[in-house]
Amino acid sequence: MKTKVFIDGHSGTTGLRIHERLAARQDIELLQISEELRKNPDEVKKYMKAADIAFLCLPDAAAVEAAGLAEGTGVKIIDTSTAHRIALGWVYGFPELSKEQSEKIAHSSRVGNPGCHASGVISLVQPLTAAGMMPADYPVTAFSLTGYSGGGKKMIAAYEGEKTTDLLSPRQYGLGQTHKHLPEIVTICHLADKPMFSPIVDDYYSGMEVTVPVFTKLLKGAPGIQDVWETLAAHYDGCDFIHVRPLGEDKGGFLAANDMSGRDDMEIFVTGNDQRILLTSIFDNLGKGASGAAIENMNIMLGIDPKTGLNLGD
Ligand SMILES: NC(=O)C1=CN([C@@H]2O[C@H](COP(=O)(O)OP(=O)(O)OC[C@H]3O[C@@H](n4cnc5c(N)ncnc54)[C@H](OP(=O)(O)O)[C@@H]3O)[C@@H](O)[C@H]2O)C=CC1
Ligand SMILES: CC(=O)N[C@@H](CCC(=O)OP(=O)(O)O)C(=O)O
Repeated sequence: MKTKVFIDGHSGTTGLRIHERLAARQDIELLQISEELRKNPDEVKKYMKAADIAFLCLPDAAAVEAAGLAEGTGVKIIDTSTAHRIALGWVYGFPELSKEQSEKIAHSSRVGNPGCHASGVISLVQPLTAAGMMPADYPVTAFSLTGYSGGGKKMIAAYEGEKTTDLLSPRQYGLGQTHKHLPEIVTICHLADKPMFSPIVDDYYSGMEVTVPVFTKLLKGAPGIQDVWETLAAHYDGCDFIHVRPLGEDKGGFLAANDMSGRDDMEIFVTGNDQRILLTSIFDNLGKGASGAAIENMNIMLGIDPKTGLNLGD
């Protein structure tokens, strides 16, 4: 029997990518709500009841409302918004944190899909804090380049319409240090303090490059770059969606933020020297940063091979 899937917010950027990926699958039946009634609570509830699993691809407030409508229907939920990521009763949807996390996702009916920038920072920092190499009070800093699809339909329309000149240039934002991904980063990495975080949006559709600089003298035991690389490589050994590139690999000196655009996996680069290391993770904000991760979580929750239906490159 096919698994019935409802995508609440199917015509948004994240919803559309999930729809595209699942439409090609023989094991999935997509339940399609009508355009006119897609914001009608009674109609949404009907679809929640009919579905085995529902994706919420909505703004935060609408996601909270939709999760309320799902209560008591028996449907499993994956929320791609910020609303439930670290909420009580929800499991954080980053299975590569540990074997236990992947098992928690498999047995949960409520999964909060990670934020795109957060996925990058967490992929680099959590293995080091979990191994005891990076102390909880390490002053983490991160900068993150993103394509404009990260801002959803409104930002896509701005970049793809009659552009004002400021949109031709990379734009730094989150300047007040209150970006909405900071709480999940702190919680999941078990950090004592919020990182210093600089997101930068630029004039290309999709792709994300997140870099965390590391001073090795501030790590436990002052390890060298080889030790840091080995810790990350061991953490992700055998993972289908996160690949640690050979130590020092830098693609000829230029790491492009759109290198993984269209793909659902992530690559990690470790460059620098024994004193100062740059940890960089490259992926698609709509792939491992949103829709790809959501489908990875769905496959785990349904007991299907987690690689099914995703674009993992060659
Ligand atoms: N874009 C990205 O890279 C990422 C996005 N996310 C998160 O995913 C969620 C969706 O984002 P994204 O797809 O980018 O946003 P979009 O703005 O592209 O899409 C949101 C969609 O939700 C619809 N919508 C709004 N309110 C309701 C409602 N009450 N009922 C049904 N549909 C509704 C909108 O319709 P309408 O336009 O008609 O109002 C729109 O189609 C957000 O919470 C976002 O933060 C997470 C990770 C990455
Ligand atoms: C370019 C841009 O504006 N990007 C968004 C990130 C989108 C995202 O991942 O946000 P969620 O937490 O809702 O998942 C931002 O930085 O707020």
